[in-house]
Amino acid sequence: MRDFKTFTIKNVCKSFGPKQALNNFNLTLEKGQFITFLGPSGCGKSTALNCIAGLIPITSGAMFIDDECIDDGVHSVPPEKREFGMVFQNYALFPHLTVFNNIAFGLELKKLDKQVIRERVKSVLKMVHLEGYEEKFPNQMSGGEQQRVAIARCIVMEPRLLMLDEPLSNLDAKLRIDMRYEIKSIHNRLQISSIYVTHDQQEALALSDRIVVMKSGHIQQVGTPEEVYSQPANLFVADFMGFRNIWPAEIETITEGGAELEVRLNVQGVKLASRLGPEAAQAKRAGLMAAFQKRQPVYTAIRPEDIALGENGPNQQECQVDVVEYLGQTSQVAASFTNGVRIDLRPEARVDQGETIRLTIAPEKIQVFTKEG
Ligand SMILES: Nc1ncnc2c1ncn2[C@@H]1O[C@H](COP(=O)(O)OP(=O)(O)OP(=O)(O)O)[C@@H](O)[C@H]1O
Repeated sequence: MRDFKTFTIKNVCKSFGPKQALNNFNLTLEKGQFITFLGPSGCGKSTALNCIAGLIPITSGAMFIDDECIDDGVHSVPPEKREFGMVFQNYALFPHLTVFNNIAFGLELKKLDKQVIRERVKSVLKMVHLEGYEEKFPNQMSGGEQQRVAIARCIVMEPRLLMLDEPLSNLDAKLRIDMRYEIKSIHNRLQISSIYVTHDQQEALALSDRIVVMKSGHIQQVGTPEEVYSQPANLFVADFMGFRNIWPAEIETITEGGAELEVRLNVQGVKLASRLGPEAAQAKRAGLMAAFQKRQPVYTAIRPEDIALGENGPNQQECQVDVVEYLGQTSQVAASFTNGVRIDLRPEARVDQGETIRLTIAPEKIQVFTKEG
């Protein structure tokens, strides 16, 4: 296998007629990294993956393996010469071939020695925990087992980049978690580079070294799971990563406190204080100052689990409980402030519909965004 140090995507655009499916896509993947493309349906994840695989031509931009250009929209290295492997959502196994023959297929095309093929198939079957399944046919296996065969068929070719397009979507919730673990451990054991496509934020957080969040063909943020989870770049990413309580607000004051920023907000009469840590303050200072001076609305974003019940603490508020959904350890609660604004919270203590509760929110848990980010 020809190895590489970096795979670089520079300003790649892809249009289908008038539809711009990818817009100035830029990314660098270092060997061994696990990168996830995350976003809602139609945001361009599969298009990005198919462009990387060489399965669809790019409209403009270029892609490089180290210094070698593999695609600039005019000259394109064909898919089979890129030595990338792809695992699809629907497994795409040959139904009339046994597990052994499905996995051996690519090696036979390469005319490898029969004994070598037998050994390599045996070794990948062990890796995906399917020893003894050689003679079964796909229709004699569960969805999870078929997906393991699809992964084995891909990695037996020793691809230098492993690409997985929503590989767990057809599996039930428990199996998805088991297979998620399998995929990450195969990635680690083979020290391979992987690109994974999903619309499931939990999957992205659990698997990735870096997450690329996408919307309408545009990259919204590239960051580690921690960065994307706790410092979303804009409202879209915040919403996608589980922030709720997104309310338009007016800034009443902005105060510098060392490298931090304290922002006092008015949400239709409900007063809240937010504190931005040094990194967020640096990224947002100019935008928030401009919104403050021009009296433009900003937006809050607060995770339901970051709102606590209690009489003591910062940002004390009173609200009335409208709906309670029992979730076991916690409850999903929808409540309203006295001004009618809805708030979602997840208290561990029991609350009842119709009850008036007091809550408190730590200022550093209140994110503030302008429309742009
Ligand atoms: N062959 C095509 N012809 C025309 N439009 C296309 C084609 N393939 C994709 N698109 C459009 O490009 C956009 C991106 O599609 P893509 O399949 O990459 O999204 P996705 O994020 O992978 O979505 P999903 O999660 O639903 O698979 C969509 O608006 C889609 O309708």
